Amino acid sequence: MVLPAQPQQQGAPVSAPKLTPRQRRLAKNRRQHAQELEERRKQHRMLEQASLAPPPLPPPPPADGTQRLDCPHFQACSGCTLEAALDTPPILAEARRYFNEECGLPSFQLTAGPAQQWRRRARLAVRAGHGGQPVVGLFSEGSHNAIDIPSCVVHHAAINAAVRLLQAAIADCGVLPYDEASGTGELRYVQAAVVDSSPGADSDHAAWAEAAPETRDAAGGSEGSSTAGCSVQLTLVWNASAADAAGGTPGGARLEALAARLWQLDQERRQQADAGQQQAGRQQQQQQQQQQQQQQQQQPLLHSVWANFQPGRTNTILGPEWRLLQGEDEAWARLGGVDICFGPGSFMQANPGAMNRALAAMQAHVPAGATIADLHAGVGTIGLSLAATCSPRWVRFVEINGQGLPPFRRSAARLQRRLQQAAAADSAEAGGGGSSGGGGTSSSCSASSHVVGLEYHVAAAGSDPERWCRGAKVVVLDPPRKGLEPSLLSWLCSASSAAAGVRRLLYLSCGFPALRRNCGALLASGRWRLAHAEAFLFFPGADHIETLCVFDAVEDVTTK
Ligand SMILES: C[S@@+](CC[C@H](N)C(=O)[O-])C[C@H]1O[C@@H](n2cnc3c(N)ncnc32)[C@H](O)[C@@H]1O
Repeated sequence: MVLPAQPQQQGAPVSAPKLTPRQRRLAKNRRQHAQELEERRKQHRMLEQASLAPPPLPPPPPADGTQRLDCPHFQACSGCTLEAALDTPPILAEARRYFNEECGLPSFQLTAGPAQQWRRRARLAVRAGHGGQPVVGLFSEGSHNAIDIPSCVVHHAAINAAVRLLQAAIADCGVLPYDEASGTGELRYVQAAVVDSSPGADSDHAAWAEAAPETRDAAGGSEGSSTAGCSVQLTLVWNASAADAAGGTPGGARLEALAARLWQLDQERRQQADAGQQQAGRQQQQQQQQQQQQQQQQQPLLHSVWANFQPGRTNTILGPEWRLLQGEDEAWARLGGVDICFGPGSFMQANPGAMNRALAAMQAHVPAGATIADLHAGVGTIGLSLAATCSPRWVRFVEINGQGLPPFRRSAARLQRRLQQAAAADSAEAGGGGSSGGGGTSSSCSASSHVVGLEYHVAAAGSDPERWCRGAKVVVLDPPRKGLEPSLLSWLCSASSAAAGVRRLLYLSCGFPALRRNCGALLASGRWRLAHAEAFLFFPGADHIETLCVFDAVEDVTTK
């Protein structure tokens, strides 16, 4: 959904204004929506007591500056800071002022998606509650006391269901929650990542690139109101080194028992659903709803269970060592029209629906046949999506963290296979003549059906920008919150980047203050002009925006 630029509302109206027919209709819709939501919540609470999978919630109302969180844990939990007007967070007004007034851009729009159930990856603390029972949740506001958040509305339904399963398994196995004060206990945190249950079922990159935004969201990484088609890669963060919790040690035996119990509970849950289906309810509507739930429950909820070992007295959640305890090591999610492989330690956007929207926007700024350097690549999500949909000649990936490389190799191999199949189908269709699938005259993205050169380097982007960017017409920058390394920024601002052939920068930023500094330096260098900027709501409920800036080389601007 695209929001036009609009001023922030100041204060409440003094007397009730006269409403237009449209406003009256909207108000009626909102009232009805609130009633339906409350009704479904009631059903949800009743059904929750009897089952692990909650029923789907209705889609949120359109984003128009009035998105609300409606979460029962708000205030108690530290996870969200905004309760109302989620799609106009305070930082948006600051960014809009900057781009309009200081950069002279006439428009700066925000694209938002649903405010609920968008989170597909969560890290939750495991601690003992006041009564000694295990708590799996977030810290309460301003403290290190963890609280349960079983009805968290931003979590994907599969995450809340997996947490309930974990709490049952912890209790069954008598696992000790971590105690920060003494550094004792066994289970410190859990990470739950929602992945696709059957990846690659529909891998038509061309169709994705050309589809309407709503269809694209649904076709990969959409916000989830149900657990259908997805499962959870669960990581247990254990308070020991891998050696101290190796098989055969007491610690290792308890860890394995916990993972086995989780797996068994998931199986039991499916068996119960099978049995339940045979005695479906009497009334038709109720029966349909129950059948839908049971179908979801018949699928495995858990994709895999991993251990991560963190023995240090530190606030850093994850340690360096991993072990697969149950299930498969390969996990996939569809993003930007391409299947992306994720390890449990890989960088993964928590809100893939919002990332899909950002990827679609980036694709629109990549000319067909471009050469691309993706400098903060993670597992390669952006570059692979551009490779699948924009027919580049090659994409070079650079990433400082070596954990991105093994999943990248798997995704790249799968993509190349798909592109080869598409190229073969194109040639057959053209009577053997073949097609480069996008090498035409169009100046924007079109779907690839030829093999793309893909190379991945584990290195800091600022270590040798000349080498990483040489020959790349488009450079993608997606740095961490602190922004670009000084060495990379100064190279981009220099004549060397022009000599290397760089003509366009696509800068996706998760930290507005750093983006503002970097943007100021790029514009002051005289080498770049800001051609476009827009924002995406990646974390509804937080005062945060993700910003995409497109910079064009100044010599290109003057010669156009
Ligand atoms: C915001 S994430 C983006 C990852 C990826 N583009 C994606 O969308 O999944 C930033 C990435 O930059 C990597 N990174 C941090 N500093 C870096 C540097 N100096 N050079 C290259 N990569 C870096 C991080 O490891 C992380 O994977």
